Amino acid sequence: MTHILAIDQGTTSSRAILFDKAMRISATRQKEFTQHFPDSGWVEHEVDEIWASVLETCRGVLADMQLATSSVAAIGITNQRETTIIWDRRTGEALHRAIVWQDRRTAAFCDDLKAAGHEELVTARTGLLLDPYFSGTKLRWLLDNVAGARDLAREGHLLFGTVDSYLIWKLTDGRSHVTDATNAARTMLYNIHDGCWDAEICDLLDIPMGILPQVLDCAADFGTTQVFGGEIPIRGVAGDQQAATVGQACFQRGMLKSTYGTGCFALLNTGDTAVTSQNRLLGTIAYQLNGKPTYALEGSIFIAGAVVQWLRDGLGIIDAAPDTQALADQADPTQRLYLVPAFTGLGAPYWDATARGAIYGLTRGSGPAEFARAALESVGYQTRDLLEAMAADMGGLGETVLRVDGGMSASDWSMQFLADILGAPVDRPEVLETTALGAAWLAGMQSGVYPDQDAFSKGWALERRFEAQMSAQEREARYEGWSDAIRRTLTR
Ligand SMILES: Nc1ncnc2c1ncn2[C@@H]1O[C@H](COP(=O)(O)OP(=O)(O)O)[C@@H](O)[C@H]1O
Ligand SMILES: O=P(O)(O)OC[C@H](O)CO
Repeated sequence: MTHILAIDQGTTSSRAILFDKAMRISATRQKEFTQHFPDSGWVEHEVDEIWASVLETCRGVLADMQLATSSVAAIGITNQRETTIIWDRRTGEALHRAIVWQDRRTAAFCDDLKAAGHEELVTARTGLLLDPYFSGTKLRWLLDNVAGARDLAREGHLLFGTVDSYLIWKLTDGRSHVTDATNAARTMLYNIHDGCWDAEICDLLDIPMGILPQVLDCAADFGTTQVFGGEIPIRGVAGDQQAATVGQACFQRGMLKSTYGTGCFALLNTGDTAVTSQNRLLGTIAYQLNGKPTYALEGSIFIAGAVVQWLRDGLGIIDAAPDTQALADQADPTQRLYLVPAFTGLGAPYWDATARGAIYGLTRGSGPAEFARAALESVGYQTRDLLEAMAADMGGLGETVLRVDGGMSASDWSMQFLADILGAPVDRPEVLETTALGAAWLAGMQSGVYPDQDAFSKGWALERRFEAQMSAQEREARYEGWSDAIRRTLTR
């Protein structure tokens, strides 16, 4: 038993990562899959394509290392969250494409529910806002719009799951219909205080509770797969942002991580307390071990690294993401451009779906360098918005250190600006694959091949700390300019 296999099923690609006994990466495979946009604001994935990409990447890493299944102690799964699948338990066939977390098709339904005064109940029970982002209203849409779905549910043949749940069903050949508490916490159907599906919310959304999976801890016995030849148990599951929180070893109350991929997701460990945000953050479960949930406050930003992709693909002013650094360095220091990347609306803490991107402060001398700098800075400013909201909810954050990961955390320029605008240290770990590491550790720890929580925390290794260098006066003046840009961009 020398390895742990982590499956990271993300929004645009699936990855399989093999970790060795010392928790080092020994092989990685990645496979992108098709994004379907059948209507404005709709995003879907072909479920078979997700499954095929997972199989292919897992088989690939096992072949790369010439590993027999008997050498793999366990599988850990981490996944894009909220994405919603229904399938027929007799065949394992999905009845519709997966409705992806980004999909806004249920916005009007959510507005109706809010107008009818239901948001308070939803937030009190689930920690979430009444928003199309989460699975609940997507599942309702599927039940109402897929021919025969409700009949199948009545007959006991229909099952619902987030991506983890569907993958486990397929991996175990229909023997396990389960999920973990972190994924359940993103459905808007799960009571995070009582640790159970919420009958009143299911009733409100007309969702038959018989189709919901059993909810387990993040480290548990999720079933055993035989699809790779011999048997491999599945022992760890967590939604990707929660897995990154685990991979960053943010196990103490007050610890904070932020993952910079396409978007940015910041999670603050709030310990035993499920904080109900007064500032439009999300209350959620960071992880659940031994039946005990540890809670988090989460801020979700839709556009982080994606703004760099826009510089490359939309404006064509860079060839590759790392080019932003040299370009931003050439920017005229006397110009103060603010780029609000509300390309698909604004996420936390504004939740303004109709806002669109804007740039302020243009002069005759503004060019690619100033755009690049404003784009990188926008990620820092948005993070500060989240931390301001977290501080307001928690009555201050104390001596905060932000642990960062994700593709964009490779940008020294962005991480330095982040430290400057937060006025707090930013720590980048040696292992940037924190999401997969988190899933692997959960599975490995549960199987007894990886160390316990304390030892794992001690093993967290810093690659570089970015210290704030900007004066407090400049920091606040710049942030005030950003807040003004936001005020002018909001539509409500
Ligand atoms: N050196 C860099 N400077 C700035 N942005 C970067 C850099 N490297 C990667 N990125 C950004 O990071 C994102 C990719 O990160 P990744 O964690 O792979 O995202 P995801 O998992 O959401 O696909 C891209 O949006 C890219 O623009
Ligand atoms: O797949 P990612 O990395 O874009 O993450 C998606 C999040 O889990 C959505 O909530």
